[in-house]
Amino acid sequence: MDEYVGIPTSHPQSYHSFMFKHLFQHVDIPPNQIHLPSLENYSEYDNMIAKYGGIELFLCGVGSDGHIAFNEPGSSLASKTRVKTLTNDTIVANARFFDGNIDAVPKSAVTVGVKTVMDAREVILIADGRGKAEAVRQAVEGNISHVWTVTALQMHPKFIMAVDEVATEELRVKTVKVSLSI
Ligand SMILES: N[C@@H]1[C@@H](O)[C@H](O)[C@@H](COP(=O)(O)O)O[C@@H]1O
Repeated sequence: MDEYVGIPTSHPQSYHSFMFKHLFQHVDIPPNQIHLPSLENYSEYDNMIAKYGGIELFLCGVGSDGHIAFNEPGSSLASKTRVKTLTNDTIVANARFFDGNIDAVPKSAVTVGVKTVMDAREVILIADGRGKAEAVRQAVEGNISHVWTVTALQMHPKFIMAVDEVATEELRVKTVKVSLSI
């Protein structure tokens, strides 16, 4: 869904490397059928998606500030694939992947747009940990806003969130757990 600008795709912390390490090397996929966004292809990326019949499933995470892919706060909800400048919060959060060195974290990234995500037939979002609790609250209970780009998914016809217990801690509306004994 996204890739840093300013580090080679072969860098161990690139999203290309992540996808190869955690998915592509484990499945039987011909290399010419892998299409990750990059500086070389981003202006054609949405056309390419349309040409191949659209995205079936986006499986994504969420930033603690509610960004999906690298659609940082303030990204247009109508956005398509493009280059985005990263926010300070994201750079600080991702420094953990660069030995804690904030200066080593790329300052911009190629990312699919919010509209690119919304156009997928299905979206599954995974949020775990206390650090995602406010983003989960905004995703479920917040007003739809470009400030929390995850809120756009409230309008998606087939959107599932998978969260752990602590990531739900900021939800205002709680359901009561009941156990039935017959
Ligand atoms: N660009 C990525 C996002 O696509 C991802 O959703 C987010 C959260 O990742 P994690 O679930 O590992 O915290 O991190 C980065 O900012």
